Amino acid sequence: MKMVKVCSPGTSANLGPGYDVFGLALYEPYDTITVMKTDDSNDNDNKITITMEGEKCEEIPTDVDKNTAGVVAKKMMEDFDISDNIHIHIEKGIKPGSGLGSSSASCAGIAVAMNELFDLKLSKLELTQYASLGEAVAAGAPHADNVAPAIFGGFTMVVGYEPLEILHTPVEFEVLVALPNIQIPTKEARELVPKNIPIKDMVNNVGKACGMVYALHTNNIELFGKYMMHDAVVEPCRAPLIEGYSEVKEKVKDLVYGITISGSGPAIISLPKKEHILEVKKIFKETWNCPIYYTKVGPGAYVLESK
Ligand SMILES: Nc1ncnc2c1ncn2[C@@H]1O[C@H](COP(=O)(O)OP(=O)(O)OP(=O)(O)O)[C@@H](O)[C@H]1O
Ligand SMILES: N[C@@H](CCO)C(=O)O
Repeated sequence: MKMVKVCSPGTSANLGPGYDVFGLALYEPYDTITVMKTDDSNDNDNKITITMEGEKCEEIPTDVDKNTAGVVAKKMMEDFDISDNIHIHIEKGIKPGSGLGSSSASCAGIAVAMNELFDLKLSKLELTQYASLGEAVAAGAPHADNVAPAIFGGFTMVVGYEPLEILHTPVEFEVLVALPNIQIPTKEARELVPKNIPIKDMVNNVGKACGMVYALHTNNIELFGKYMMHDAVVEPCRAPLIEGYSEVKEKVKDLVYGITISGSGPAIISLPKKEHILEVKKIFKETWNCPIYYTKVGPGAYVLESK
């Protein structure tokens, strides 16, 4: 096999009280990652070369050690003693710094592509481990709550980091995502999160997170959305970064099942009530005049083509 092309989904992490734990794979937006074996060793003798196109790709480094896909590919080649030269082409469909897992879509996509191209037979957990290494480059920490849903699809919970433990639930529901034209690098957003929190806030978040998992397993989207809106720890620190968010959350609280900041923002994810979708879209548009995705929970990264 010489070439593999992979579709890798955008993801929404945290989902309110699930900071660094909960994640959801979205049907769109997505990145497309193509990896091919190249015969000639390039002039700078790099075994890996990267090209990019699409959403703000000019802002993304193509240096192997600075691009999340390059970091993951390099580690996999070292671990499996792969001597081929490869070229990675990334079509960015997910805006970097969006809160929709742009960096992690590249991490997950390359891990799946390398697994296929070199027939490594890695499990989804092993692929998530490799993909999380790329997140360390983008966000300063190997948080796995975006790469886990980008690999597993559906709803995922990172229940342990040492060792990595992922629980996965296939879920199907619609989401309405607004993408305000603000850039919030995850690294900066993570610095706002308090290092110590009152025990009452921990009790609140654990309780609401448990309620969300119970709601998913009893197919109760209303309950899931209700608890999603009660994060006492992270959202209060980050809401001020997204002008208009607190006002919008108040305005739409009875028009959606739930609404919260997606990942480190600025994207906002909501669970729409069909009868109010147009009203909510109008409020998003009037507030942010930005792209809006009316989409649904989707699968993890998958192979589009291999030859
Ligand atoms: N292949 C890549 N795709 C996207 N971003 C990349 C990639 N490689 C490196 N980066 C860097 O990662 C940063 C984007 O990651 P960041 O985590 O800040 O945003 P995000 O992944 O879109 O949002 P979030 O993680 O909050 O969902 C940018 O600084 C970008 O330059
Ligand atoms: N849990 C991470 C997700 C980033 O998308 C954070 O909020 O920093």
